[in-house]
Amino acid sequence: MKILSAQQLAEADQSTIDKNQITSNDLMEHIAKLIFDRIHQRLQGSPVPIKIFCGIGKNGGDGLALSRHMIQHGYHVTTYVTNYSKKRAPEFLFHYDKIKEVTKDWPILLSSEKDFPELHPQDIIIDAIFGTGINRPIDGWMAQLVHYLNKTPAFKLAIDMPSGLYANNSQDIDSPIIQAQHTFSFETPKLSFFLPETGHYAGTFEVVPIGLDPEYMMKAEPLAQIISSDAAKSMYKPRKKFSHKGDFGHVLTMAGSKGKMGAAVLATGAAVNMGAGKVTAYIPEHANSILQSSIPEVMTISSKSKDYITDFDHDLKDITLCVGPGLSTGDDVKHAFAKALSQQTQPVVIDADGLNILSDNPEYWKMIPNNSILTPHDGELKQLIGRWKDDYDRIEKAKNLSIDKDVILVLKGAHTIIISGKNLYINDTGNPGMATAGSGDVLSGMIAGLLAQHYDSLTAAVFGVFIHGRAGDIASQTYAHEGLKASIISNFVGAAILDLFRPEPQQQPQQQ
Ligand SMILES: NC(=O)C1=CN([C@@H]2O[C@H](COP(=O)(O)OP(=O)(O)OC[C@H]3O[C@@H](n4cnc5c(N)ncnc54)[C@H](O)[C@@H]3O)[C@@H](O)[C@H]2O)[C@@H](O)CC1
Ligand SMILES: Nc1ncnc2c1ncn2[C@@H]1O[C@H](COP(=O)(O)OP(=O)(O)O)[C@@H](O)[C@H]1O
Ligand SMILES: [K+]
Repeated sequence: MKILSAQQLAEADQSTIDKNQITSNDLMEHIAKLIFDRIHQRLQGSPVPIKIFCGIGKNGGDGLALSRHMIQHGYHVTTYVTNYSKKRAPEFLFHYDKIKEVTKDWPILLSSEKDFPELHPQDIIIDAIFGTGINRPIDGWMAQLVHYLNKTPAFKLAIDMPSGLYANNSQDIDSPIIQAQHTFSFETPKLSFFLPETGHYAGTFEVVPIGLDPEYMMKAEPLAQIISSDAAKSMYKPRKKFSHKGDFGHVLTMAGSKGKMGAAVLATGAAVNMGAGKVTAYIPEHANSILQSSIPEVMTISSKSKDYITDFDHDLKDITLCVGPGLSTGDDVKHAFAKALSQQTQPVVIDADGLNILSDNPEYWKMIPNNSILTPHDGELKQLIGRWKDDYDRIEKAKNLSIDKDVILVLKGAHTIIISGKNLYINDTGNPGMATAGSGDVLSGMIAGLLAQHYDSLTAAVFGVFIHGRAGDIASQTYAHEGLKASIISNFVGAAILDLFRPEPQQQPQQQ
């Protein structure tokens, strides 16, 4: 699914209006009905007090049209208008008048702090103050209103966006922003919903398809793409009946050091679980029995040194290298790392200490084959690209590195972002149970397993990240977030692949 900018969404609105020969008011009416249906399906006519706060732009218009539908269906609605300027949108005015069709009460105008209504924990608050049109921080008494609404424990539902949040631009995150529990986002989610500094404001979010012009949507150059289950499914390569292990490649993991052999076991095991035809672990000499007894499917070769990998003298022809987990960063280790890299011509996966070595030794960049995949968490990323001002700066800097070095970057986090040049792919699988030691090692082994099976680099990164998260999601249904651990995520890779082919659950019919 594409993520478009606020400006593109406004263009898509206009194009929809023009092509369908409808008015902006008609489109708003259509959207309000869609939103109403979703709320009605959940509330089923419950007499809960509903307080709708409307701005004076189009987002406020959405709020007024929604309010009318809710009143018409017997909900206990109070409508407030934040009367902060005289510049009212025509759509706002249209729906403001129309509310009189269903009630004798005009909406209550709020013009200062003294007008703020009393709120109760059991209220449902609907935020239709600002949407994608926000272009500066909320200030004055409106800022107080946002703080006032945020203070109440009442459930807050945002229409299109939590008010105060920018869709896709840098902003001062200390400025007032509604903290919603849930957001109905029109047509596509906004980029800010996926970024660590701002994502929490939207709460859980739900994309409401509003029927924007399909031609515009198809042609639009996205800011980013969310990796959908359908997209992941289309990436999957089914196996041919007469295939043999030689068809599925050979991964060499170069990982581990004294006290950190778990990282090698996890990355190596994940390459096996992801389906590599053969996997060899290149490890310190003393770790042989650890690997062999942990993963019988794996072959090993040992470094000359007991506790670290300090040399490299192997033919890497037709082998996919996954280097870094638990490797450590000593001088000898770093020379072995450079030697392994210098022999590589096909893309490699570099993680953890491999990235730390690379940051400290920028001269090694020239040894990295094009389209290699680097999987930094934020600590490692900071060393690679320097400090960033905010999430947008982080993405820009990472894009520049990806373009400059011709590598694919996997920026790990709650929503991992895969960066290939100027293209962004955002992952929506995974859960906080995956914030556990070693889950990144599993990811790097999985991606190497896919590369070995002839997935191209971008697909290996995108599909690997998606399946890793989905494996964590399925596993967490048995183990809970707390009980999830890296080896379990790895063991659920197969379940995650099967899940791609599970039929979608049937939609519940909507109540009217
Ligand atoms: N045809 C339509 O009418 C449609 C309406 N939609 C709704 O329209 C919204 C966008 O509407 P608008 O562009 O009118 O913008 P908003 O309703 O988000 O904001 C209203 C106006 O407030 C002003 N403003 C911005 N920041 C401010 C601040 N900090 N303090 C005070 N004033 C500020 C701006 O001039 C802005 O145009 C979307 O989020 C969505 O809810 C569309 O999504 C769908 C189609
Ligand atoms: N809150 C979260 N939600 C979803 N996925 C997460 C979350 N926290 C971490 N992850 C995932 O877990 C993995 C952690 O990797 P990393 O930080 O390298 O761990 P380690 O170094 O211990 O292996 C990444 O793939 C990341 O995307
Ligand atoms: K809003």
